[in-house]
Amino acid sequence: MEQPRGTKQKKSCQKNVFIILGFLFILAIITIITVAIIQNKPLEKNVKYGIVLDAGSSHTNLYIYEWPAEKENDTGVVKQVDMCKVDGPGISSYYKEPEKAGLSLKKCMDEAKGVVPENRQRETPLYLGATAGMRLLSMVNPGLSDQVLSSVENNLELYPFDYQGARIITGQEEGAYGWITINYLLGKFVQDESWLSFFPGLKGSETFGALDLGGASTQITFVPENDIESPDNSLHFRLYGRSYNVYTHSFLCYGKDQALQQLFASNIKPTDTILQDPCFNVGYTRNVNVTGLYKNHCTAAYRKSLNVTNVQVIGTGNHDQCLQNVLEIFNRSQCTYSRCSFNGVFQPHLQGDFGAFSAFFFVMDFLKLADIKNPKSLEDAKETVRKFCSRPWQEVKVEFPKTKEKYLSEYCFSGTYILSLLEVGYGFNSTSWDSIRFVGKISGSDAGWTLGYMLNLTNMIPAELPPSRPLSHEGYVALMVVSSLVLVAVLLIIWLSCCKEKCLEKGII
Ligand SMILES: O=P(O)(O)OP(=O)(O)OP(=O)(O)OC[C@H]1O[C@@H](n2cnc3c(O)ncnc32)[C@H](O)[C@@H]1O
Ligand SMILES: [Ca+2]
Repeated sequence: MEQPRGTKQKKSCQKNVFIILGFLFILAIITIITVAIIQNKPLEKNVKYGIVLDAGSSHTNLYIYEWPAEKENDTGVVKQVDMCKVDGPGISSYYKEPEKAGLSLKKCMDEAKGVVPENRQRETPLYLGATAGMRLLSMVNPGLSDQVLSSVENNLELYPFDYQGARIITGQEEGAYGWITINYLLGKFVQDESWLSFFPGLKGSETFGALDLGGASTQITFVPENDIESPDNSLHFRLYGRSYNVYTHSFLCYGKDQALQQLFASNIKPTDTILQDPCFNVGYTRNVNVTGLYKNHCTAAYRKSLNVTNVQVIGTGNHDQCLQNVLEIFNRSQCTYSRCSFNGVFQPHLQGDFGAFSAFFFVMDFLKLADIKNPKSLEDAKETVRKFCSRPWQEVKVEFPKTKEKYLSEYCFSGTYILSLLEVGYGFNSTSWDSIRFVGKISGSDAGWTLGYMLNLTNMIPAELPPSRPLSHEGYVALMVVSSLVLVAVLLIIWLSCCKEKCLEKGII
């Protein structure tokens, strides 16, 4: 029996509704499943690595850094993941057997192979930067310094990393990269400071100055308020959209080992086999080979003809006399600029806060003067050093049995030298002393020039602020899903209301 026309139409309309509803339902399910699969797919960790060897005058350290590849140009994303101390002395000490300089790096380079995943090793840049020890060697004997660098190069090329070269960095670079490192780690470079332009008197958060004390040289770097009178001390950076005029100076021969060599060289008498030294604790003795001492570039000014080859240094533990001796190596009598630090070197007025690292930190930390939560005044610091100098060597040795004898025996000298360098050399006083923070690590990374060096050579610090994306990846996905669902719902509602009207018109419902 034939069905009435209205019933037929009603059935076909219902069928269409079901087909379209079913289609939309399947589409929605497919969309949700696809998004869920994409979203929950385990993300491949795209991490990049970089290796820098810091070939210092006293020893070499290897640093491994890592960062997420997609955030390469963001600030504060590079982290130190490993540090390896190379056994033995700095590479410049191998000048008599240059081939051993390269071999000395083996243990740490093997360690690096274990830290950087195999599939990342080929793309991991590897740099070696040598500092003041090699600077001194290249001044005295450039041939030997080239041999040492070749030996290092031959060994580094054996590894599966992307070797980028071994070179002696300048004192200016050392200061600049140390400054970049600490300000990068302190997050000083990226701030949206556009609102500050509405308040001309207000300044953005200022950068920290950097104070680095090595074995053979020391660097001071900061952004001064006034002009930099000497071009040699002036650097200009444009980082993340801001310009920086930076003052820097590296004093070769004023690292703590070379400063001590200067003292020995100046105080040893041509005929005496004994040197009574106030910068060592009473009861401490050490032999110094004076023939080697005067071959050094840093002691050239004190060269004298000697009748002895060895001198025995005997500690007298007298802080005041030690201080007097130390002050003699800072020449403050001549200056051709409006102001100088010492040795005729221009230095603008100190400005802002400073991070003091390397031996500044090692020594002040040992003397318990580096605790940021319990800062000590300059007067307290002087008193602490004075007390340490007056202690007998035997007593000190018993109290610190695990501390390396070389370091322990030199804390009286080192403390006195550091306070003199900061106060008399650079001009810190009781007030500005409070602006110095003695730091070893910042957010897990060592303070030093290596991180800044790598950031610069891998172009990881852009001159201008990278254009920021309006939405994060997660936000983008969420927005797409919600919009799709809304679109489906709207289409459904429109279609249903259309259908309802037509069906009503035709008397189907
Ligand atoms: O920058 P250059 O001048 O090339 O030297 P370096 O890189 O080898 O110098 P470091 O900062 O590693 O060390 C600076 C000095 O501090 C000494 N030193 C290292 N660790 C120390 C510690 O725990 N206590 C005292 N002194 C330490 C080291 O022997 C150096 O004389
Ligand atoms: Ca150093």
